[in-house]
Amino acid sequence: MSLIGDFGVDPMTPEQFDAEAALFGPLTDSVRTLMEATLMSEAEADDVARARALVDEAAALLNTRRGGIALGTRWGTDGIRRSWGNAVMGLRNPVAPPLEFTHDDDGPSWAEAELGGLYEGPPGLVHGGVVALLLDQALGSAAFYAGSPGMTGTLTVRYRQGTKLGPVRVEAALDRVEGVKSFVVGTVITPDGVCAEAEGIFILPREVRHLAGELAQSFHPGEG
Ligand SMILES: CCCCCCCCCCCCCCCC(=O)SCCNC(=O)CCNC(=O)[C@H](O)C(C)(C)COP(=O)(O)OP(=O)(O)OC[C@H]1O[C@@H](n2cnc3c(N)ncnc32)[C@H](O)[C@@H]1OP(=O)(O)O
Repeated sequence: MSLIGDFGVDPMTPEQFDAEAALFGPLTDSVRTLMEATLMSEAEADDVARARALVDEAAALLNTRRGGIALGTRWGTDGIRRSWGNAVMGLRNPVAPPLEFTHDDDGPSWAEAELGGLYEGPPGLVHGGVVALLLDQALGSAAFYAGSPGMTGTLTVRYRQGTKLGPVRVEAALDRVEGVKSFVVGTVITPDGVCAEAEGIFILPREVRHLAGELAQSFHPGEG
């Protein structure tokens, strides 16, 4: 059985993905800019009302044709998995900072992002849940890169100091594999030093364990 078949949709060609990325990637960037502007605007009331009408019009346009409730993971004819809805790195998800991971054989997987006010928790600091979100993805991605992908079973985060809004680096590496469990460690670092440390246990659910090899081969940096 193929994972592609399991999803019940035809795989897309790389050309189709490229065309979609060219169309929707810039839209995602624009919406991200809009979200930031919505948060920080001090515009006059009339301008805010006009902006709202324009946003409503844009949403109505985009909703003239749409899919279900989420984008999901889609498969390419090249065997690569695209997770463009992913909340941390999804190409079509404006909520994603977005993070793009680099995977080196001789070091941890890492990504850098500029986290602005959209991710605030305590004043001037990144929300603790967002810190955990980034770590979850970084650790999961490192497990995937190491060839032992899985869902997060347990994620333990130790917050050592507040993570200031601004430049943030996330790193993760596979520590060890015990049976079906991958133990992964990671950190969130800012110019102030290490702000949070995490250990995660990633487990491929029993029902898809026989597809582990195929799933591992579907990995591509930057695709989630
Ligand atoms: C086709 C789709 C698949 C795609 C898969 C790859 C996705 C690739 C994404 C890339 C990067 C994503 C990064 C974000 C990742 C998320 O956000 S995932 C979303 C959050 N996590 C979830 O929703 C997981 C929900 N829980 C589950 O699905 C299942 O309970 C689990 C955790 C996968 C366990 O699966 P299971 O088949 O019930 O495992 P089971 O055979 O009972 O136990 C196996 C072993 O694990 C241990 N174990 C079970 N549960 C836990 C636990 N929670 N903690 C620690 N150990 C546990 C057992 O004790 C056992 O240990 P041993 O006896 O072997 O020593």
